Amino acid sequence: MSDRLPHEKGFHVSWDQLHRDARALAWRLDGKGPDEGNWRAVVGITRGGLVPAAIVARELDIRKVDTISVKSYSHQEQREAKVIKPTQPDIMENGGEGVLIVDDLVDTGNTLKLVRELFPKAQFATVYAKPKGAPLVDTYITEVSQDTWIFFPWDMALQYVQPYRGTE
Ligand SMILES: O=P(O)(O)OC[C@H]1O[C@H](OP(=O)(O)OP(=O)(O)O)[C@H](O)[C@@H]1O
Ligand SMILES: O=c1[nH]c(=O)c2nc[nH]c2[nH]1
Ligand SMILES: [Mg+2]
Repeated sequence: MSDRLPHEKGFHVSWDQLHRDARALAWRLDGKGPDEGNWRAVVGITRGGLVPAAIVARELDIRKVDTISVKSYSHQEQREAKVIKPTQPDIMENGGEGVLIVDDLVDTGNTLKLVRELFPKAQFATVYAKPKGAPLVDTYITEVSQDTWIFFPWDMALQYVQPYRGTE
């Protein structure tokens, strides 16, 4: 990893905020599936999509939940996106028609580009989006600028911060 972080800003998301935003995503998707408003399955893109996928599946009462494992970043360094583990074969039937694919965010769009090739007819949803990748998502909740790094609750810990006016 380089010692200079490539992102100017940080957007720090708490568990509570993520829960609210993932619920807002579910609310936006509610009733929009092709089978009387329903989807036949939810697929979370691991690892970041696991928590939002679980929340969306709970809210929309979707019991069939699968995963596809894609790795494209090592810390903040981007690598080539690779599928490490595919879904069950039946999820891929009919180009993924009726399947809702969920990730935590889209950044450059490389991950979704790869997954879209495998599931051309699925619906793609992320909680957060950056402008470069946003056109690859059908539904998202919050957009942040391209030079912002999103920090998720599973990557953070509570810690003491100095007051703005220090005591001497
Ligand atoms: O739009 P892109 O530029 O492809 O970036 C977005 C992807 O990068 C992160 O995953 P990562 O590969 O870091 O793996 P992880 O989910 O296991 O943390 C994030 O969870 C998205 O899946
Ligand atoms: O935790 C993360 N935050 C981000 O902003 C990001 N972009 C790609 N991959 C990412 N992972
Ligand atoms: Mg990911």
